[in-house]
Amino acid sequence: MEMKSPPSCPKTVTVRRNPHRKARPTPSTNIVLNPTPSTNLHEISSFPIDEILSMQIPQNPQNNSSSSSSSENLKVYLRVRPLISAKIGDQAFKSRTKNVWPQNPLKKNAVKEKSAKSNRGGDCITINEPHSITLLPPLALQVSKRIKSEVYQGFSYVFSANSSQDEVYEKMVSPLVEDFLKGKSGMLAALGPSGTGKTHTIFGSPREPGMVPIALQRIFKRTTKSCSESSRSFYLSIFEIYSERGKGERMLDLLLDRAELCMQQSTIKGLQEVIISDAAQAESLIARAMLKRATAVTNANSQSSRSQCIINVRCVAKDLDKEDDVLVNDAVLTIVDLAGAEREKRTGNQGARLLESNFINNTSMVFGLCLRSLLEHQKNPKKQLQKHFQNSLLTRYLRDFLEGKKRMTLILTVKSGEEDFLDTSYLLRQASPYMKIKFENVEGSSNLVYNKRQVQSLSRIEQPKRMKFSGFEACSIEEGKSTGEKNQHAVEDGKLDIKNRVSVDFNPVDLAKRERNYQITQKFAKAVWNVLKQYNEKLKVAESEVQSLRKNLSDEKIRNFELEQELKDLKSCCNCFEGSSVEATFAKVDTSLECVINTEAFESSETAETNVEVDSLNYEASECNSTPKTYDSTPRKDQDAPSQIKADVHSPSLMTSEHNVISEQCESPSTEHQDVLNQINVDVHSLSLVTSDCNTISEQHDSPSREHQDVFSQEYQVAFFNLEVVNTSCLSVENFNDRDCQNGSESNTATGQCINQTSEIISLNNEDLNASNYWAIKSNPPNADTADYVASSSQLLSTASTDTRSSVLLFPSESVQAEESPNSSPSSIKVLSTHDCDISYVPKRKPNLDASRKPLNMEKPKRRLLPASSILLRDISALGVEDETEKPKGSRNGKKVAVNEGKRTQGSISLLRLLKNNLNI
Ligand SMILES: Nc1ncnc2c1ncn2[C@@H]1O[C@H](COP(=O)(O)OP(=O)(O)OP(=O)(O)O)[C@@H](O)[C@H]1O
Repeated sequence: MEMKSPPSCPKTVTVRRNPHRKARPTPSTNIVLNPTPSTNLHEISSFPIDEILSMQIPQNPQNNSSSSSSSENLKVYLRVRPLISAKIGDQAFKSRTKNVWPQNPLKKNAVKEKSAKSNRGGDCITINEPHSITLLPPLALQVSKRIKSEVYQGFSYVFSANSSQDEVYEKMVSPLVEDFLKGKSGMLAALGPSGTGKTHTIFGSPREPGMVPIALQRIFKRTTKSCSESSRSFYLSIFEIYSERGKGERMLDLLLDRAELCMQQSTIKGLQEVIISDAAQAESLIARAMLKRATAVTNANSQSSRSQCIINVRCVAKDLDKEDDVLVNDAVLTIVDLAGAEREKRTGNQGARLLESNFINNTSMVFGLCLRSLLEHQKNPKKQLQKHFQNSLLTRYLRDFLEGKKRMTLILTVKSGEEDFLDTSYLLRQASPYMKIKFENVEGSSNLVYNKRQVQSLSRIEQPKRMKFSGFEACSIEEGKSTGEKNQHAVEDGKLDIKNRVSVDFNPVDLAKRERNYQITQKFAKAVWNVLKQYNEKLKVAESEVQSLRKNLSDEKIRNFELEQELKDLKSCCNCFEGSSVEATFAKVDTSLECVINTEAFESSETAETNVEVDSLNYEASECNSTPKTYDSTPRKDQDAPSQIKADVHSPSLMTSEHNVISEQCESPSTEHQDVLNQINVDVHSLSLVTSDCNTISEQHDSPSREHQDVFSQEYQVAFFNLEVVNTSCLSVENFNDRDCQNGSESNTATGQCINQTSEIISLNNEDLNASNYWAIKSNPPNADTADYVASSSQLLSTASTDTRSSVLLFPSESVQAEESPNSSPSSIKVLSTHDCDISYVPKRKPNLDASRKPLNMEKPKRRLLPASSILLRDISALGVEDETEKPKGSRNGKKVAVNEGKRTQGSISLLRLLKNNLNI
């Protein structure tokens, strides 16, 4: 069988005032119950024995109540009013009925029955000893409400029903009066339900004088004996706090025909003080004042007090009391007869009397709260006094007493009848110093359990903690909000048992504050809840967005992966079909940039002979991997002073601008020269534009066209190399003009030849450039510049070579040089081979450049990518064969070049010489 581990013990233990009524298990049963498996011992927290032991349990007030009370400013006495015999009760009842207004016959009969029961010997108060009593609930309440017996302790003294007025005075008032005579102020206050003997105790009757007359007699008797009359003066003042019809508190001077008074900071303004010389005078004044006091006849009391009556006897010492050697100075003895709390059912009050009852009950409740606070404070000084005194004039006036600053003696008056049980219990819970509750039957005194102290109801009042009320308790609280009387009604009706009756004792002000705090807290919680709900919704939306974004991201990744795969496939296909052509392209570019231009040193400054030799192009595929950025002019072994020409092919703009500057420097060219130069400018400018376009296109082009872009990049580098040659040609033309124009007309021929060569070179260069431009146009929509360039280039391409395989090598030819005219610049260009270069990438057809205005509609041209240098050199050799101006385009061939090469060597040499000079700068 599987054993469940018992719940862990709480760290704090709440001691219930009324524990469960189930019979306590016997010790043996206790051991058997809740067997704890040894295996689960470690899961059970240790019993907080230390915490329990550390709790401060009040000591037994029986042992030290007298001594402790004597040292405090608050003393609490209890006096039990004697039960009235049946005979006396009947007479009393008859006498009361005359004064009670109006009487309900039903209530009248009920009172008769209750009086008869109480007179038959029902007694709820048992005096255990002089300082404690036991309050026994009626049998009906014990059965129906399960009310337990209550033990109240800590009284300074408990006066039994048989106690006399003198006894009460001697034990209770005499110390107060003695202190008064010694100059120490004090107060005596009677508190208790209506008809319990407060007024009787304070004022008494002619046969049984109360505390006031006795005190006055003692005061003046002692004064007369001890000192002269002139040494002390006593002043008497009497006033009452009354609420007419419950509208508001008023202070009335009972010595001045109920003159209205007002209070300013615990002092009453306008209060009449009458100096008293003896006890008789004082008693007379008091008697007349009592006649002015508001009283009424109720079912509970034939002469019920309806106001709080305060009597002040002030002692003024004229000089030092020599006999007692004490300083007597303005001591005040205050005696207060409070109006007793009353219940409607018992008083039968209606109308104005009922309103008076509300005022009386409220005042009694406030006073009881102040008293409760003071008692708690005396037991535990850490507890702060509650400011309940502000809620009534009475407590405001008695503030110093209720705060413990002055000495106060309190006499609680109770009746011992069974019908008075609830009233007595209510009063004692408010004002008794200590309280015990019996959990067993009345006789079982051995099972008394101490509660820490007092009435928990009042503790709850002073500690405004949230409480969870049941419906019935809530109703009781609502009743408590209205008046204290209604609370008592609830008690009277037996709707509350003793355990729960505490709930009716809440101060309405506290309850209102609690209710307000509860409302605020509830609304705040709702607001927080709404905000959390909104955030939750936003969070859900955000999560959905995140999920969608993640999904999109995954899709994009998949798509990207597919594209990469496709790209790889395309690359692999291109490598298969065009790999050799691409390699050839690189080889072409490489070799074109590695072409060597050897120049021979000038033998003389006037007629420098330049032999330009261009090594055969090296088309080895192994050299394609190197990226040529410079092309060196290595000296040949047969050259005396070769000069190296290095040019950066990656500075097209610089070269272009240089070319433009050079072109502008041609100041006086002939018309033909000027046309050619202009054309060169136009072409070069177009080339610049194309170059820039190519750069842009290269950046913007997608990956699938990168192959073409690479090829194009290589080609435009070649084109710029050709441009460099063009630039040098321009320089040659310029220098040639400057120099040869002075020598005569012969040089004009050479100049024209040179220009023709230059034009041809440019035409050939533009062929390559145009071919490269085609790729740019193919990759990017044409713009105006590109179209213009293509148009202009197409005109020049009329002389484009259609050779599919070409390779040229320029070198200085001594034999040709010897055939040159001495007047002309010796130069020769010899075509060594036109088919040395083997380019595997051979376009099938040449693109129709005239239709290049619509490049987008064109298919990818399958042109032959020829090294620009080879074309350049080939055409240069062609220029040497035949004059461009004399022979039609397209008539160039190898044979004609061989025939006419001697006529063009002079311009070529000048061109190269000027090129060298320009580069040396
Ligand atoms: N100890 C007592 N011995 C004999 N009679 C008493 C005693 N206490 C009170 N009585 C009588 O009980 C009746 C009511 O007493 P008393 O008027 O003093 O009550 P109370 O507490 O002042 O009532 P209330 O608050 O309504 O003024 C009086 O007639 C009084 O004589």
